[in-house]
Amino acid sequence: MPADLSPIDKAKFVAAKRASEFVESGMRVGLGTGSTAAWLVRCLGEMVREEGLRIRGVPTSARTAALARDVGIDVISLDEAKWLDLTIDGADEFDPELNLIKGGGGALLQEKIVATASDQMIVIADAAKEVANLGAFPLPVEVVPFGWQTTQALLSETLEAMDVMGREITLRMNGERPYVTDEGNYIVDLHLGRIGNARQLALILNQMPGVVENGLFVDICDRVIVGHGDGRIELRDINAGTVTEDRMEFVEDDNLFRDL
Ligand SMILES: O=C[C@H](O)[C@H](O)[C@H](O)COP(=O)(O)O
Repeated sequence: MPADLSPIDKAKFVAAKRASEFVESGMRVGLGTGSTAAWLVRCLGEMVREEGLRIRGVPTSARTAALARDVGIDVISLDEAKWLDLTIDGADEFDPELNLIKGGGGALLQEKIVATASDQMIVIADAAKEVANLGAFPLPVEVVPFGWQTTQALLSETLEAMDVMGREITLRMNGERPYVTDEGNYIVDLHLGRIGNARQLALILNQMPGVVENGLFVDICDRVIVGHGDGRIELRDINAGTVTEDRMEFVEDDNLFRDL
């Protein structure tokens, strides 16, 4: 590993590298989106090229699809795969029950569809993503562009009725224009501060006509692999309820970075 990699990237790398050990030949694997998931895709690409790993990957965004193809992974659609053995993805926050906030990178809709269609979901994260309560990270909600301001007003009224503390809602922008997702929708970010009941909020949000999906992943993630900048790794397993710690040594590996 290059010495100039920042601690945060080392943390993301070791989590991704550890997660790649759960991938076996013959698997159909959901490939997440974001800077942490990109490390995973690179690790898997190296295993495909150097170790003969045979997998088919279902990407959760156009940018992950492009990276996966670049590193040599056989990319198929979710409908071709139909069902996945495993999805590995990043997260913006995870709580002690392994519930998540996702969508900081705008890919929450495809990510949730893919993760839900998987036997298992593993989240890879640096330690900063761990929280006691979800909500400090603004909750992304994907909305259809038609009538988005009306949907935003409805969201605002609903949060008020629920007595949610933070109620600021912002439209995600890409420069001067609204950010547009891979599915052609907009994203509004809910600045809530603290989410008391994630399951209830997720259900209420998805009942609104203009809402396509929200970034709360409740009871979807099975395991979180937390990476640290010094190479330590923690495994949080929702079934076993255990925390295992081990350590990954940094090694120089030019092949891994060949495609960056
Ligand atoms: O939409 C993006 C995804 O939910 C990402 O997995 C999430 O935002 C975490 O991204 P990163 O690994 O870059 O922090």
